Amino acid sequence: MSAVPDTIIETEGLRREFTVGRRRARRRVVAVSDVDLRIAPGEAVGFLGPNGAGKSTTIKMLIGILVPTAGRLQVCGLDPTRQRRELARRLGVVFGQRSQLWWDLPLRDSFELLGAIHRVSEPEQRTRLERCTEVLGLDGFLDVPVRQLSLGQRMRGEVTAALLHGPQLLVLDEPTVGLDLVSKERLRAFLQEVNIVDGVTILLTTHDLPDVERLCRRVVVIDQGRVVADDAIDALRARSGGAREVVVELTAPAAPLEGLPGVREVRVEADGLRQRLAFTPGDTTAAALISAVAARAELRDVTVVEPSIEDLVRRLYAQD
Ligand SMILES: Nc1ncnc2c1ncn2[C@@H]1O[C@H](COP(=O)(O)OP(=O)(O)OP(=O)(O)O)[C@@H](O)[C@H]1O
Repeated sequence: MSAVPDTIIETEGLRREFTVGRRRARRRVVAVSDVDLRIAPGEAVGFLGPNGAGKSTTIKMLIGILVPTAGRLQVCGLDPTRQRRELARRLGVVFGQRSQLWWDLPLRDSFELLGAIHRVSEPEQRTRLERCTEVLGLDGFLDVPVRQLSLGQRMRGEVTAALLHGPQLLVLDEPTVGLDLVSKERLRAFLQEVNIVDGVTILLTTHDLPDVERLCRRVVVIDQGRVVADDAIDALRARSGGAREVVVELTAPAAPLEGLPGVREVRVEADGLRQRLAFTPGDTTAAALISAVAARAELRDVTVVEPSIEDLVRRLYAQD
């Protein structure tokens, strides 16, 4: 394997514009603007944003299939536009609708072709394929032509194809789309192993935020082409208000439990039998809140809920 550089992804002032419309209606659209990113070897980073935010455009520049309008970038120590072929040896990509598999060939043959293209040694290829086959459960469909595979089967094939040559960086766009819950969990666990045990850097774009919670400690959020947040998930939670909720189930319906110290919002459900009390850690604690509720109503059950990163990201989009 080639030497691992200090920074796997480094961009400075990255920008991409497109020209849209015809003749007099022609105008420039700025898809990505001023993106500065530094991702170190071994990191797993979630790259999130609403539709049209500029995620795919950024990824296309990172993997060398789109030339930036301005800015500087290096991926795995290489210039993606000028050294695209060298980069392909260090990079694994699972990118939405684009397949790297041969539609009419059985999955196994696609893997063989990819191994030959990347000049992977036979034993290495065998070891990696065996591991993926076992962990991702490819056994039942290795000899089926790709066009006959379900989306979930194909995605597992795509992930295998992206890993066969032992990349330094794995770029994943919606890798768990079309998978049932069990396969999703299996793939997440596998990707986590690839990241932690093998040290492969992961850049993950997904609308499935549990993927991010499971795999990434850091999240970069992009909106309207600009990075609006780049931080550890925990820090983002704290920064965005970080409201936690104590959810109380009562033995009898009660009026909204307003006026408890430190509570920002009370939401009543099930006719007052369940109430959700949002608070900011620092203002009060879950324990103090539970005692205060217990003094006013009889409790049947209590849970403390962390904000999901879904809420968190939604709030970030709303802020900027
Ligand atoms: N080839 C293109 N020609 C013109 N405009 C484009 C082109 N590709 C992207 N855009 C525009 O650039 C902006 C960013 O698009 P991009 O596909 O990067 O967003 P995205 O974050 O990947 O969205 P999604 O989550 O929907 O895939 C959008 O306004 C889009 O319309």
